[in-house]
Amino acid sequence: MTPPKAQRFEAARAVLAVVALLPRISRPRTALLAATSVLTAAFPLATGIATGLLIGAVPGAADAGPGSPQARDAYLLLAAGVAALLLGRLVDNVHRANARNLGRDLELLLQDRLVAAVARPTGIAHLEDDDVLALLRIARQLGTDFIRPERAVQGLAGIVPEFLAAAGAAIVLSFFNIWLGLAWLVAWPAVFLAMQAEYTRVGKTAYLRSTEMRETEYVRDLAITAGPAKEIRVWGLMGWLLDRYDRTWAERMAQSDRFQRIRVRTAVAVIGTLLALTAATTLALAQAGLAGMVGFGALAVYIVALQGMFSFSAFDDQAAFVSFGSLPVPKVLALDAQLTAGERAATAELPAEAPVRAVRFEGVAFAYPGADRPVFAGLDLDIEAGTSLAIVGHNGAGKTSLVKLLAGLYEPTGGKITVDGTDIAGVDPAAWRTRLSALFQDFTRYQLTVRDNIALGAPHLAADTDRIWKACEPMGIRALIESLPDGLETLLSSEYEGGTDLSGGQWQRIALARALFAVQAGAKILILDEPAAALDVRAEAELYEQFLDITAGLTTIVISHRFSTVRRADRIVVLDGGRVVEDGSHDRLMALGGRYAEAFSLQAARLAR
Ligand SMILES: Nc1ncnc2c1ncn2[C@@H]1O[C@H](COP(=O)(O)OP(=O)(O)OP(=O)(O)O)[C@@H](O)[C@H]1O
Repeated sequence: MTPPKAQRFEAARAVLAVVALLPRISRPRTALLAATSVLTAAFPLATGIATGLLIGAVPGAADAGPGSPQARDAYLLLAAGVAALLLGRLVDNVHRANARNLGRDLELLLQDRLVAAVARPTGIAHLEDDDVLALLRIARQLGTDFIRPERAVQGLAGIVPEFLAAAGAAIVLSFFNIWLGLAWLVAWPAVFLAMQAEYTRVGKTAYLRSTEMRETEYVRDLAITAGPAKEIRVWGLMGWLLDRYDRTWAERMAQSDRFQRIRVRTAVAVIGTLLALTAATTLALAQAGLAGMVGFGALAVYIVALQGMFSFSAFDDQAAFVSFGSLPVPKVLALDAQLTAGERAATAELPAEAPVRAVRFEGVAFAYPGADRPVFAGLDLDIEAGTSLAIVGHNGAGKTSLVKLLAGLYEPTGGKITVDGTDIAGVDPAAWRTRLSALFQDFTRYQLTVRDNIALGAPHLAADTDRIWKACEPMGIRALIESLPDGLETLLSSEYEGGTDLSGGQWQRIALARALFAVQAGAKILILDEPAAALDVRAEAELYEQFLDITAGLTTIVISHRFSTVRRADRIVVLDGGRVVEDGSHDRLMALGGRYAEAFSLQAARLAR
């Protein structure tokens, strides 16, 4: 467990991070909050002093009678006390409302920062990073009852004036006894820091142990989402899932509970200190009063000051949320900085028509982050522009990884990928991707309309219905779409009223139409990863006839385990162990009699049977 001192610094850094963000939201509102913090402390103190002095002045005024200077002074004190009381109430309301609004805007700012930070990297490696995912879980809960930086702002807005008021009261008391005043002045910050260290510890165990909770929530979500519902019911997994959810939840909560209590020794030290100081001050005041060493009025002021001391509460919800609500803030800011730092500025440009010569993998090495074995350790591959290339190889050979690298979703750990001689590492990824159209094995079934599902290949052309139909026709889905209740505007999800779902093959055709739509928008390289996996054999054959026409002149890369698809490509490469082991046309590879020929013959014989 982290030592208390480090926790204190962590909490202090977190609170400072919150304070530093406020002027970025609004300088005037932050300045107002600072001003009202002082005034919210000053007015009650002024009310207390005026009340004490009034108590002291009343006997003299009563003796001197109405109209006397003493009576006038007493009325003035009364007016000052009432004015301070009313102004205090007014300022307090403005102060609280301002703090609440600033707090809400802080949560909005943090949400925006997180989403922007996560969206900024052009690759996807960070979305498989445990630390980033743990933070994203916090981000999703920002603003819910659980994670409230807003309440840190409110807590600070409450605590600061209270502390100033208590410090003012301690200064007033120091006129009675300098040591007692000083003791109070030191005691409150000490109590506050001790309690904040406790709240920090509790806060960290409560919501910064995000990874474990992610697993638990994943099991819960399996039980309540539509995707896995079929398997879970068919295999009768519901009981198993719920048991596991209950068990892991209980384990995690028990773990948290152990740390989620304020430690007894802290509670004893805090309460003991405050009781001892209160007893000492009360006794000293009583003795001085009885001995006639302090006047009646002064005694009243000191007693009011002692009472005002307890307007500062270092151990309630408000105090707890100062650190509790601040803790995630530096983490969010650090993620923003961390993910931004990883980004490189573009140093090269590609002509609009690239590639016109070749895409080249030159000694490319790559390992997934955290993986102990590389997928590629020196891959060389030339892909001639304007030709079709098929990539085959056994499961896990690296086919999808190769196209993910080409799409810039991951960066090679060694070597380079060039387009007409330009290293794509230096090219703006967004600009590079406008040249690519890619359909991945696990393509996304967007719960959006048919039109959107196709137009997402080039969203700026979404309104161009003619082009959308043009992308649909080769896929043979025009009739299907026209038969849907709202045609192109039909929502493709049975989770919404009026929506509908499609078969696996129909979805694949929609996704292929999306890839073709991107080609129409100007993509020069078409990547298809298992494009026909969900199609029947005849549909696949028809599709490829169409495809060859449409994609003539494009640089096309197809990954497939179906050799009837593969054989149509201009060139075929066989990947194994992260290297190209066979390379050539279908006829050449068949003549070679190697792995390709063996696998092809096996599949052909099976189909023939
Ligand atoms: N996101 C990932 N994180 C870590 N390792 C991964 C990831 N994706 C793939 N791998 C690993 O990288 C290797 C290559 O995977 P890849 O998906 O490129 O294979 P593939 O040739 O496309 O296989 P398949 O034919 O089964 O689709 C495999 O060993 C796989 O376990």
